[in-house]
Amino acid sequence: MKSKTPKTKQPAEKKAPEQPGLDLATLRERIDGIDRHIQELIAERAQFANQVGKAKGKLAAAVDYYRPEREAQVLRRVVDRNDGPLNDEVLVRLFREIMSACLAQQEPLKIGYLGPEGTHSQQAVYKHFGHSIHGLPLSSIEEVFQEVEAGHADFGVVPVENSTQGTIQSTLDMFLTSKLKICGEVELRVHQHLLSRNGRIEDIERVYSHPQSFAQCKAWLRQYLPKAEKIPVSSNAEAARRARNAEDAAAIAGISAANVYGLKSVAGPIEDRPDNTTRFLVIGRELFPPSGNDRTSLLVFIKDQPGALYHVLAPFAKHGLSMNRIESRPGHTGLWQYAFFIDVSGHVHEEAMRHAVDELDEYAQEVKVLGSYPVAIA
Ligand SMILES: O=C(O)C(=O)C[C@]1(C(=O)O)C=C[C@@H](O)C=C1
Repeated sequence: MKSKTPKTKQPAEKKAPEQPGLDLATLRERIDGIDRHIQELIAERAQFANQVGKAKGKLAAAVDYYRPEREAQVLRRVVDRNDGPLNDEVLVRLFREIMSACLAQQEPLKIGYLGPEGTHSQQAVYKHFGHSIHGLPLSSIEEVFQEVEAGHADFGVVPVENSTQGTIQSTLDMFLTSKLKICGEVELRVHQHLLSRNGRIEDIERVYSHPQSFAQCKAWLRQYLPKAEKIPVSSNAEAARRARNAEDAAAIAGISAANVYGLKSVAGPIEDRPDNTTRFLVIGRELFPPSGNDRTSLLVFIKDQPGALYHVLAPFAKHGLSMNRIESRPGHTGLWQYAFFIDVSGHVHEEAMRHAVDELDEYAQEVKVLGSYPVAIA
């Protein structure tokens, strides 16, 4: 499995003219002037976005106005233009918020995620959709799928792999039977913190966390809390909720859980690998057009015959499409029958991918296009 690193490039030296020697009052005056200008431009942008919304015709709901391919193009231009001093990730976040607010003028999107509030899934939701949305914290990955399928949520955000821990099998398995489409991906640097009521490590006798988070902090726990009891729970936010009830308990969770549950940081970040990253998928009910830099996820059930896997992979090489990931899972179609989850660069509406999928259809028992979506941005 390929582990991906965030694509944040550090900007070159700041280009904006520096004006040394200006006093504090003058500098603040300049900032006030710029803020006024930014605000006027944001208002003007919001009006145009509103007109774009009207140009799309009378649509039923917010989800009908949402255009992830367009958002990806806007954000890629932001990255291309960036000469600093702010880095790509920061600028993308700011523009994401502006688009999120512009879209919410129609109606905020409803986004389901693995709750409760304060989880890394919630952070992934905000990173992808901005804060002008209505978040629906749900109790399981299965429920996220169900709520999107039923139309109670416009989209769902579910974790699919972690750079330290590997694939989240329960998410992949949902695609074996679900009709939902993958509409986007989010990569989130995951920082874990040890949180407790009073912030004193010497008082800690029990630590709550999700098993994945325990695994990500194994070496740190062995070194600093070898004797503490480790109690696995369903989410890091649930761990934080429990830790707030006792002085001798702590939770491993993201720092945002500290604010939500009124805890103090004892130590952090405490993950063993500094590049610890989780990849999330955005799931929805329809496929969106190409953005110009897309990935396609396929689910391929192979026939039980010699060379079947070779024949499934060959069309991608033939059409010059690079494969990012392949993973096999029991296909739930019969004993020792396997399904392959394959990620390939490109979009199913593009010719090369269409031909490749048609050709592999001849050798596969079944091919399911799980989705074509913009590659994660910063
Ligand atoms: O370009 C559009 O289709 C818009 O609706 C405008 C806009 C934006 O603010 O730029 C807003 C929401 C969409 O998801 C994409 C882009």
